[in-house]
Amino acid sequence: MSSIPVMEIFGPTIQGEGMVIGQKTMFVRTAGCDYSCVWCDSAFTWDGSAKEEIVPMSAAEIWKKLNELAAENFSHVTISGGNPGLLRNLAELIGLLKENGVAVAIETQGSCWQDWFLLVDNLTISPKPPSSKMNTNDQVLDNIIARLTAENRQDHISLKVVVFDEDDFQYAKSIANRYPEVPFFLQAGNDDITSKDHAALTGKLLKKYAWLTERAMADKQLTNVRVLPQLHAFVWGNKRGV
Ligand SMILES: C[S@@+](CC[C@H](N)C(=O)[O-])C[C@H]1O[C@@H](n2cnc3c(N)ncnc32)[C@H](O)[C@@H]1O
Ligand SMILES: Nc1nc2[nH]cc(C(=O)O)c2c(=O)[nH]1
Ligand code: SF4
Ligand SMILES: [Mg+2]
Repeated sequence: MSSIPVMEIFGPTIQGEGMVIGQKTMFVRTAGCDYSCVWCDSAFTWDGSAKEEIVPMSAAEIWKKLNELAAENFSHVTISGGNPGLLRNLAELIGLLKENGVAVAIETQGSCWQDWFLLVDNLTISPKPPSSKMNTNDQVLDNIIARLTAENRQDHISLKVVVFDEDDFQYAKSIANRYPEVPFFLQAGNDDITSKDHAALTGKLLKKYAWLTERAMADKQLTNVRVLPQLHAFVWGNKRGV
């Protein structure tokens, strides 16, 4: 039985982002990422600062932990990271959750393909804009979207681009144009990921969200778009495990 590097398991909480925003969900956060986005709000999953908290767990152990935390109080689990898309062995966990009537969401940046993407109820692919300092491999992303659409997964996937500035907005538009068949979300960036001043942070996030909303509304080439903030950041600020 192969193990999964788990950074944290928490919930129930609301899904604060993207295609199922507001959904009551549990989170399983895996450790390790192939990127190092400068503004990553979960850098502890890959920068070594919490490496002693990483626990290798089997699918059965994760299921047990979820039930210890929230027995009979969840029907949706979000697997995020780090990049869970790096893990070849997630099919067993996804199968176990689905056998138990639990829907499964994944958050990944779209830097690598896994066959188990086809089993996921809500697959969010979040390619990274210039402000992250990461480069998207267009061929890899094309291949991921092509395989998912070929298997008729359109209703189970979305693209979500975080935007901090005008360059990011132009990048986001290029993604929307490249994959017009995939539901498309813009997400306002949080540029103060260490602040503990909730009121100040909320003010900043609202301003960013207002800018992004107005920018998107003014753009006639971008009509089929949904613009969202990180809802959990408004409720709980930069707190971990919520
Ligand atoms: C922490 S990542 C983990 C999953 C995967 N590595 C990815 O990036 O999609 C989850 C989501 O948070 C977003 N995110 C990370 N830092 C952010 C920030 N400072 N502001 C807004 N969104 C952020 C990412 O773009 C991604 O959509
Ligand atoms: N509530 C809540 N919603 C989220 N949506 C995506 C998250 C993530 O870190 O992937 C996240 C998170 O960490 N918390
Ligand atoms: S890809 Fe996701 S987890 Fe990895 S560094 Fe970027 S935002 Fe963080
Ligand atoms: Mg998060």
